[in-house]
Amino acid sequence: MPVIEIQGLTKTYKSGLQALKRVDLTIEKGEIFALLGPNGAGKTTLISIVCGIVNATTGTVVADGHDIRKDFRAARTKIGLVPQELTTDAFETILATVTFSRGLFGKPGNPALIEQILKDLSLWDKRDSKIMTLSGGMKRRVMIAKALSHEPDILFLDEPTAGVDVELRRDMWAMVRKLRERGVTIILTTHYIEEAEEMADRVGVILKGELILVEEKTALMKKLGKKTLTLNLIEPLAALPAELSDWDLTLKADGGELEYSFDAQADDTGVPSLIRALERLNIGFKDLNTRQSSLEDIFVSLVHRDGEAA
Ligand SMILES: Nc1ncnc2c1ncn2[C@@H]1O[C@H](COP(=O)(O)OP(=O)(O)OP(=O)(O)O)[C@@H](O)[C@H]1O
Repeated sequence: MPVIEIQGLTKTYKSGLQALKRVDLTIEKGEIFALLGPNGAGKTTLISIVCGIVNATTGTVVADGHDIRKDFRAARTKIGLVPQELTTDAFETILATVTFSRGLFGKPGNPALIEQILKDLSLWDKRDSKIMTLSGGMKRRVMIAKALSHEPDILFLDEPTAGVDVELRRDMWAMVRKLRERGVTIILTTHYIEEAEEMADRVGVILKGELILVEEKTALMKKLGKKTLTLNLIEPLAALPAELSDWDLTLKADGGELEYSFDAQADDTGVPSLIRALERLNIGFKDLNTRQSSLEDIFVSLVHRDGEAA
């Protein structure tokens, strides 16, 4: 059952910048959806429209059956938002702030629920601390507690783990899973492929205001499972030897580096045979490393493929 239906959404800011070109997206109830994209792709704009913080230029959004424009309050009550920016009242205590947040949505007080949320986020012991005395990671936990205080059915997390430590990241992922078990739909934005890989059922890739791809995570990871092997050669090569034409190789750094792009998911990655071939050809290397294709690489290849298809 769809819980969010976005149709023909566009956003042009007053500056003339077109942040969203035309977004159509349906989110199913209970799924974890990761929106991937580089800085400035339009992720925050999209989330802000759904949460009623930014007005769309054209298009409609229906959240849990409520049009976010015509029926804003009803729609917004269903939604929890953890924004990127840590904006919250510095002089209040954690407990007061989170309790107040619930009240904002017209929900009756529920101290037991607030206690549980604070405990889940390891904030209970600090409940009487003023927000301004907290570390960045703790403040982020408070933002999450606030977003959960009115028991939303849909939770938006905007870059939840940007700049947080390992412990908070782990807690956050555990919390997301727990919420999902309760039937909460979760939409998170991220730069990190690992995060999408760990959490998401489905992934959308947004690039320059366009949702260029929406896919089941497992299918996407297969496609994106590329790695790059870099070999630092002892002697630079002027050109690639014909004997190495079976591998997808590129010479970099004036012939001093050999790069091999391969499918990390394949049974035969071609790495061992390449090393053997180099040995046969007497091409020595001092060092080597492999890295996962970055999101940037992946976007480039996706856009490239898009261009070819068109
Ligand atoms: N209020 C605004 N007025 C004008 N332009 C804006 C405004 N807010 C965002 N933009 C621009 O819209 C584009 C999309 O921004 P947005 O914040 O949605 O991207 P993002 O994908 O969330 O990136 P990030 O991860 O950096 O937050 C950017 O070019 C940004 O500069």
